[in-house]
Amino acid sequence: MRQAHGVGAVRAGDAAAGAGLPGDPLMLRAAHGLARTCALLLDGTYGSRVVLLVGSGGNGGDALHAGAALALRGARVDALLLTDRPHAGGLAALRAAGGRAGSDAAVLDDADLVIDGIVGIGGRGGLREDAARLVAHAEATAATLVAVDVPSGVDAGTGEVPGAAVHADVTVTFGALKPGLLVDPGAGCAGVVELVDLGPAFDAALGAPEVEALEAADVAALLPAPTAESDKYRRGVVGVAAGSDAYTGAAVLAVGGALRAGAGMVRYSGPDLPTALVRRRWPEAVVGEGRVQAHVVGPGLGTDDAGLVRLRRVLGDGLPAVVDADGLTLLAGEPPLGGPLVLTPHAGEAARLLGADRADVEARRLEHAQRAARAYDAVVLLKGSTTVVAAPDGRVRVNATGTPWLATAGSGDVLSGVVGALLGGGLDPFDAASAGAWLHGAAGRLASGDEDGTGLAGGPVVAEDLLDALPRVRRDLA
Ligand SMILES: NC(=O)C1=CN([C@@H]2O[C@H](COP(=O)(O)OP(=O)(O)OC[C@H]3O[C@@H](n4cnc5c(N)ncnc54)[C@H](OP(=O)(O)O)[C@@H]3O)[C@@H](O)[C@H]2O)[C@@H](O)CC1
Ligand SMILES: Nc1ncnc2c1ncn2[C@@H]1O[C@H](COP(=O)(O)OP(=O)(O)O)[C@@H](O)[C@H]1O
Ligand SMILES: [K+]
Repeated sequence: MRQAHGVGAVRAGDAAAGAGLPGDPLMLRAAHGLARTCALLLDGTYGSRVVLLVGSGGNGGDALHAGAALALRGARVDALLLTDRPHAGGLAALRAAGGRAGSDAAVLDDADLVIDGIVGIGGRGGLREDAARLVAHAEATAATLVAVDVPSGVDAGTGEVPGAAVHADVTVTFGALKPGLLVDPGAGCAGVVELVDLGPAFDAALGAPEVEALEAADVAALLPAPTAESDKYRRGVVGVAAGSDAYTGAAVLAVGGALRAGAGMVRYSGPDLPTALVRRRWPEAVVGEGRVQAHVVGPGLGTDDAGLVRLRRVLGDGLPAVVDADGLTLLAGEPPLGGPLVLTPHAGEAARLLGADRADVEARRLEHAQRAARAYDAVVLLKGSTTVVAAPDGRVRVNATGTPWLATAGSGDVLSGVVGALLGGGLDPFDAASAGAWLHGAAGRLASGDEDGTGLAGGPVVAEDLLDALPRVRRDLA
């Protein structure tokens, strides 16, 4: 499990580990880790050209100390100072090592590596204009850009990017991951994230993480596996109420998602036309209502009275349910209903659920997912470039196994089926949602061939491709 800690926890860790002691041992440890990563990226420090962007706080101090270490190994190091009060110890170390400090941005033009030490966890708001100008200049060169602790301009606690920000190739972060490195849009600015250990005293003071991200081993441990005693009922029967005469594909895809994610059985209920198509594509699905362990309701349901009647009927039995798409639109006007719910909105649907603005949801994903979870007393899986899963008790997980190739019609319908299968298999809503997002994202990467999830590699997928990839993802996990 990857874990991220908020700014308050990191400050507590700093304090416990001796921040501010004479000689700044903690900062030296951080700067040493930073310099080591830079040296690896430079592929030979001697004769390389390094530029430091230096703000007024500890973040600039890290950059200056790392610059000193690189200068001692033969790099030509220039610091561009954005402040008349740079970290004194760091500046002295840089000068003693033969580095220079100044304000002529022309040094950026032939830099091999630029270190962003403008601002770290003490930052507020987007980058100021002078900093934003330098960053734009640095990003226009061929230099590798390494952010210190967090890309400057990214809110470390939330991933908000309120204005200009650094887009780093690598971020070297200290002591603990920060939520802003895992949640978009901030995560998208961080590049590859490297963590420098600040020691056991720091770790012990951190407390519970604010945000977690499941890794393959966590998902493998969560997923229900069949045993000698299993039969199709014990493995979980999922009821799917999706699709309408206008939206038939949603039914086929949601049923497929549930089957291919390992449901013991799927019962489909819906109008004649989607029913006929589900029968043809999935002869293993049972048509009609009956006993189930969990429901999926909403994809392609329609938002008319007939849809509302189906939604109420499904949620009326108090079983765990995934509510998606049209189901969410209908739910927005309903009094609290039924049993434990997983809501799977994209940003537009989340905005409707909260009476908020879509752009605000996208800018502050963590906050809005948490708000929706509290307001609906449900686990909320907010879809998008990083998926945020929030529980009403405040726990948050994010998922980054996906790829931008997943932004394709019907992909969300598959996800709702996957999460439904895990709910039906007995996972609690928080685990079902977060493991479901992981599997769906991994299936997207496998199907598209986009191994690093950036969208730069790989190619288009259609929702049906995800269905083919899901069993392979599960097999690989085992
Ligand atoms: N504590 C420790 O022991 C350790 C800390 N460590 C390191 O220190 C970092 C935290 O240091 P910190 O607290 O000094 O804050 P930090 O992020 O450098 O900058 C704050 C200053 O930036 C400015 N500023 C603010 N917003 C801005 C903006 N939008 N655009 C431009 N400038 C802006 C503002 O100054 P102002 O210009 O307003 O006077 C403010 O005072 C941490 O991230 C890690 O890198 C590591 O060495 C490990 C040990
Ligand atoms: N930029 C992106 N990067 C990664 N995943 C994305 C991105 N955009 C969308 N997705 C994922 O693609 C899926 C799209 O779902 P949704 O918006 O409901 O589509 P639809 O309703 O057409 O099925 C979600 O799982 C979402 O998290
Ligand atoms: K920074």
